[in-house]
Formats: sequence, structure tokens, C-alpha cells
Amino acid sequence: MSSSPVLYQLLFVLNPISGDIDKSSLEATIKHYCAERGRTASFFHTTGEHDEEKLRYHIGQQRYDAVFAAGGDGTVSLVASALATTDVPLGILPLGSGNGLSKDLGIPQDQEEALRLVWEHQVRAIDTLQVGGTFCAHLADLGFNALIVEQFCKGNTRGPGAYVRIAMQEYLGYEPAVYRITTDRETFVGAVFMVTIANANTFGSNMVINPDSRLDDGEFEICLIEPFPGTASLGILYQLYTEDFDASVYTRRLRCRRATVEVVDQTQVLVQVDGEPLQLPSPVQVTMQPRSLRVLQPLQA
Ligand SMILES: Nc1ncnc2c1ncn2[C@@H]1O[C@H](COP(=O)(O)OP(=O)(O)OP(=O)(O)O)[C@@H](O)[C@H]1O
Repeated sequence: MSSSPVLYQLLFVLNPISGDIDKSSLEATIKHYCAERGRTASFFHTTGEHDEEKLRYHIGQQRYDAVFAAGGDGTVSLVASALATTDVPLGILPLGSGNGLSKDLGIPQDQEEALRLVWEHQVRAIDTLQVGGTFCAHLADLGFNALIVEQFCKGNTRGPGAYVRIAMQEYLGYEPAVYRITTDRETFVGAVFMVTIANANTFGSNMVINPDSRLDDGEFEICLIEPFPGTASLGILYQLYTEDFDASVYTRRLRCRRATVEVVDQTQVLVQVDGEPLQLPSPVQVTMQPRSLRVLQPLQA
């Protein structure tokens, strides 16, 4: 079920570095856009240091009708985590390298068009995850992609080009680990190239890792790409871009409500959660909080 309340007091959480995008005129554009429509825009600038703590404090002091994340997936996750379990909806102005959740919600990638959410929207409640105790609104993974995200974050170039360059460099020498994955329905044991814990469907790169799955169905998927010969790589890539994940013999999905992901013989594992690389103790517990986050979506989405 969805509704369209009028939102007057709006907070925009701006990440100055996301996506290598110049945001010098953004604040003035947002202020002007909101003022023209009788809305009030306030701003919170991230610093990269204790942002979630500071944001929670700020929104605890002031009543907002919606809080917009103006940044990439990391900024969206930060704001979503602060808003989850409250009744304040999350809006997104996609200003990162990938912008995964905004794409899954059908939010326009153009700045001006995304701003229309301020006055034309529907509110939808979506599920969220906890991955090893860390909030996750979109996708988390272990294995190859987590390694690429970690390298990407260490580098000083952002944007999709840097991501592809790192992936090509790391692919040849990559050794898949062995995982034991136990869900409320089944157990899988084996070597896996990449384990994606998916509440949503699509990576910011537009690769569809988890087709035909809803953000509010009370379930999530563990999407596995098992080790594959080099000759199969282009085929798997093609399936990821054509929403045909299940077509390969090297892919499978485990649908569940809770799961434990263990890297056999390791006590710690690299996990990327909503685009941020983390070292977490293994096994990693994954739980779901059904319909715990209210989000703004375009009316036609
Ligand atoms: N003022 C700042 N200076 C430096 N780093 C910052 C600042 N504000 C936030 N950050 C860092 O930015 C990162 C989040 O960036 P975000 O994910 O929003 O953009 P992105 O990585 O460019 O895009 P995407 O995740 O869509 O690929 C976090 O690691 C956060 O600590």
C-alpha cells in the first residue's frame, strides 16, 4: 500500500565527494526549487567522520517530513539506517558512481527530474537487512565484488571507469573461497566466486543480480556465482545485463528469510555492504526487518 503525503520540511544530506560530481551549485538549486513550491530545505553535509551518529542526533532534534540522501549508495545507506523504523521517509537524489537503490526504485538519474520527488511521489515501505550487525538497504556481497569495491574505495579515482579497470586487473589471479551457507530452508556448501546477499535487484552498474524480486516481499535472496571457466565469463556477464541470472549452470539463488554465511576455515571475511567494504567476523548472520524503511518513489514507478 502507498500514500502521497505533502512534505513541507525537508532535510538534504549532501555528500560533497560522491561520484566525482561537482555539487557547487546544488544547494542553491535545491533551495530555489523547494522555495518555489512552498517547501523548506535544510542541509546536512557529510564529512566522512561519524556521519551516522551526527545525523541521528540532528534528526532527533528537528522534525522533518522527509530526509533526502544526495550522494551515492553509501550516503543512501547512511540516511536509510538513521531513518529505518521511524515514520520519516527517505528520498534519493542520485549523485554517486552507481546509485543502485535509486535505480531499483525507478528514481530518475537526472538531478532536476529526481527533485520532482519533493512534491510528486508515493511512499512505499520496503524491507531492510542486517548483515553481520550492519544495516543494509540494497545489496551486500562476499567474494570477488567485495574485493573490487575495497580496492575502488582505497583508490582516489571514483566513477564507473575506475571500477571496471580494477575488476579486470583482479579477475585473473582471483581464488574463490569455500562457503557454508545455511538458510531457514536449505544448506549450500562449496566454492563460490561471488556471494551476493540481495534485498534488491540491480547493482549500480546496471547488472541485474536478482531479477523478479521485490523490495517489500519479506524475503531476500542469496545469489551465487560459482567458479566458472574463462570461456563462460562473457555469457555470465551477458545474463547479468539481460535479467537472466538463473540461465547459467554456474549461478543459483537461495530465497530465504534469514541466513548464516560462513567462509570455511576463516574467522574474518571481507564484506561490502551497500558499497562500503568491511571486515566482519565469520560466520555472518543475515536477518531481515520487513517493511522497516519508508521510501519516496515516483508516482509512475
Ligand atoms: N566530506 C567528505 N569527505 C570525504 N569522504 C566523505 C565525505 N563525506 C562522505 N564521505 C565518504 O563517502 C563515502 C560514501 O560515498 P557514496 O557511496 O555516497 O558515493 P560513491 O561511492 O561515489 O557512489 P556509489 O556508492 O553510488 O558508487 C563514504 O565512505 C563516506 O565516508
